[in-house]
Amino acid sequence: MSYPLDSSVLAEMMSSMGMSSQNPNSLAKMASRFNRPAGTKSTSADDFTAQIRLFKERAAKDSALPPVKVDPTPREEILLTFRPEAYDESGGVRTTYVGMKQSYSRLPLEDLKQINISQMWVRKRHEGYFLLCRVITQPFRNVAIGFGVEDVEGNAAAVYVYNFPTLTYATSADMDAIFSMGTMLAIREPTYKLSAWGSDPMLRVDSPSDLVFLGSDNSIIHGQSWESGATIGRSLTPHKSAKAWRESGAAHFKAKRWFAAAVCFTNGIELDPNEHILRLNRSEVYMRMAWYRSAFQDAEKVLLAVGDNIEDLFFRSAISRAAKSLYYLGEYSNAIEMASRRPQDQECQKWCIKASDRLREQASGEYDWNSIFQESQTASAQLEIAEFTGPLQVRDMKNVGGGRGVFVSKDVNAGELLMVSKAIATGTENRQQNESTMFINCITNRALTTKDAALRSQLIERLWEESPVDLIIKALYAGPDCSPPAPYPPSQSLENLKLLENPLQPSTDIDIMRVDGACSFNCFGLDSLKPINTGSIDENDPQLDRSSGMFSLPSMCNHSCLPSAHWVSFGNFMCVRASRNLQKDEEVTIQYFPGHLPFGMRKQMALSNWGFKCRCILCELDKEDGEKLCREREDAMSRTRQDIGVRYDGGVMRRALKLVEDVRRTYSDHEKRGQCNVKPALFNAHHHLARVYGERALMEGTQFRQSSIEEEMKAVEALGVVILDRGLSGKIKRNSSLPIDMTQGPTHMNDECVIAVLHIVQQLYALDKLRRAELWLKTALYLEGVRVGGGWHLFQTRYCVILEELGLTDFTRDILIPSEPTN
Ligand SMILES: C[S@@+](CC[C@H](N)C(=O)[O-])C[C@H]1O[C@@H](n2cnc3c(N)ncnc32)[C@H](O)[C@@H]1O
Repeated sequence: MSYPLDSSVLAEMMSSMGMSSQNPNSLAKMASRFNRPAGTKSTSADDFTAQIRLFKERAAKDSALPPVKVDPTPREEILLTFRPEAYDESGGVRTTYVGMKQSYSRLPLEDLKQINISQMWVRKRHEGYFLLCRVITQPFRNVAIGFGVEDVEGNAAAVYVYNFPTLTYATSADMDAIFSMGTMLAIREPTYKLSAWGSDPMLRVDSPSDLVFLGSDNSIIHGQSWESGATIGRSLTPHKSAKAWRESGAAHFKAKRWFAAAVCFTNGIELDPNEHILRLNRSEVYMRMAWYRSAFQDAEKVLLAVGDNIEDLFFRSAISRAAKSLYYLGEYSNAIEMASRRPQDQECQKWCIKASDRLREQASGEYDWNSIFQESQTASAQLEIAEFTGPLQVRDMKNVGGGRGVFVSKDVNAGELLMVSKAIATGTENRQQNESTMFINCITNRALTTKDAALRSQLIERLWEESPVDLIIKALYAGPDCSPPAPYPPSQSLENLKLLENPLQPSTDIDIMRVDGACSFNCFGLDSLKPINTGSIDENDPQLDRSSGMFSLPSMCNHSCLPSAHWVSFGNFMCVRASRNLQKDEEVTIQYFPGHLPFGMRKQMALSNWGFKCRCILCELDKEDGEKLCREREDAMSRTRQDIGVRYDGGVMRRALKLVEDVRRTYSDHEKRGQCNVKPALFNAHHHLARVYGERALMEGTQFRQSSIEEEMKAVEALGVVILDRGLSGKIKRNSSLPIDMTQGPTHMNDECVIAVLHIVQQLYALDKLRRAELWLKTALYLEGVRVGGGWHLFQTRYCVILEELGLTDFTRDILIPSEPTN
């Protein structure tokens, strides 16, 4: 649920301060003082929580009140409210609440009876009815799109449409093309309610699919007698010819107003269904909007109409558009078949080659990871790789929200690729946007980050166009307040799915509450893998992806702080690999948040963000250690940071040694400890001590190199790596194999683990233990491969800066021969 400007909470605050909350502008200004978007300094967490609580209490109180009859707002007042100069579109912070309980209409218009404003009750959803109305003011966008309407009796009302696809940052030109004055609408099962800032009633449309745009030939309009006259002054006079619509569409296209362009081309098609250029243009627009199913549908219709005349210009364009849309839909064989209809055409050849590459990736699970990595480095990169599913099954399981988990259907080795999954929707932080809306999620009681809010908008766009996405959303866990998820994978065949006929009419009824639930419990932060640098992270680096994504199969995986699989993201793709050897029927768990975070923080994140208590072995052990030791561990860890980058001296050494002892002490030796040796904080302490020894070695001699190596070995052991040969001199125990147990895998892995191993290599290399250095270098490559994959090529790309710093560039080039497969 959301409010046009701000909640009643602000209205209440204002009245308690003796201020008028009647005026939307002053309310917006007030909102900007109290509510700030994610990322800016805000009122305290307590104030924030109190504000949400107050909002929920008021909403609950309001919904417990009976519906009332109120007089319709006088028409003049509506006209005054929506006069263009009444609104300041320049910015300010607006607040909107999402994730509240709400309904949406599932009944087709034909099954509903007409109702007028005078018959409507405030605080009531008018089930079984629709309101026929027409737009009488210019539309205005705030959090919602607002405009005035009148019904056939001449009564007026303010309408606020939330969540309308593609219009989150719409300009007046966008909105005018869609909600221009005179537009006829039917609002299915309308809800009439009191505005947050006063007693004025308004019509609130939360699910944009409740809105039906009525063309002039719609039978509902015929025979209606409008109290205020048959026509009203229109802001846009509808064109009379397909050609004129085509020109308007082209102007919107040029200005990148895709949705408005699609609406114009559609109007033209309605006037002249045989105007192929309009369909081809619309197909192109749909492609820009990533509405590939609709883009294909248009191209296919042109193909059917023009026949197999390969010289025909329309045929040529239609084939390449159809092939391209099939390619982006992931229907690679169909794309090849389509493109093969014009084998000599260069564009078609391109789609054939690309689709063949994708088919190969899909079948083999082998990818050119190095190129993929390079491509993923541009901000919010949308990669072109195929999805892949390894030996996995989704099965029912007890004691987890949603009741399902992912399992391996055969034995797999550590590092084996389990899935490559493309995001259904992504959201990226938009720092250019000079306006901001704070979305408060009433499910998690937190403000949505701007990237999560963007993801939510994109998901609604996807749902609008593609009913298969609707099936996935229905099959995702959406929290305890939504109906249980449908079985996964969705079973309905694509053949029976509804397709978009008109961009203004969605292919499915949109359940906004489920969208919010699904987003709350199934969002992944997509921080693409980056090259490893030793320097600090530049927060303003445009390369730093600030994206989130929603996925299908990965959303079936449950969390463990000590997971059986690692995941990384490349642009909009998520890749999951086994973190250790897994036996058939073992569960595939992943980390929703880093397992090296302090216990208290992990516990809180699991509960407040995903609504569960983690019972993984790491959490059980931390629980057994108790709050006091966990806190001491945290305190000790914060001390590591004070000596980072400080030049070596005796004090640094003493503190580093003490740190190891202090942290070790916080891992008590109880019975359960035998089940798991992972001690993330100890990794940091040993790793830090190793670096201090490394610096000491530079000044005081090679014996400290040995100590540095020993400390790094202890560090990686604290992450679950089992070392089989810790020798530094003499005979190598297992001359041809790595010095670690490759079946165990580091179940607790990040880039730091590989860096620690590279420090071992550096010291061995400096000690001239070249064979051992070689085996440890291969260990670093192996560990990287377990989580990231990609073989030596990607390894060199990611680690080249650090290899240079450690003086290992040439050594690495000599040792790591490009021989391993890049799966
Ligand atoms: C992304 S879904 C995971 C799949 C989910 N189990 C399902 O059936 O759809 C996230 C939800 O799964 C549940 N979940 C995930 N990990 C869990 C765990 N370790 N213990 C209990 N519930 C868990 C929580 O309810 C969480 O909100």
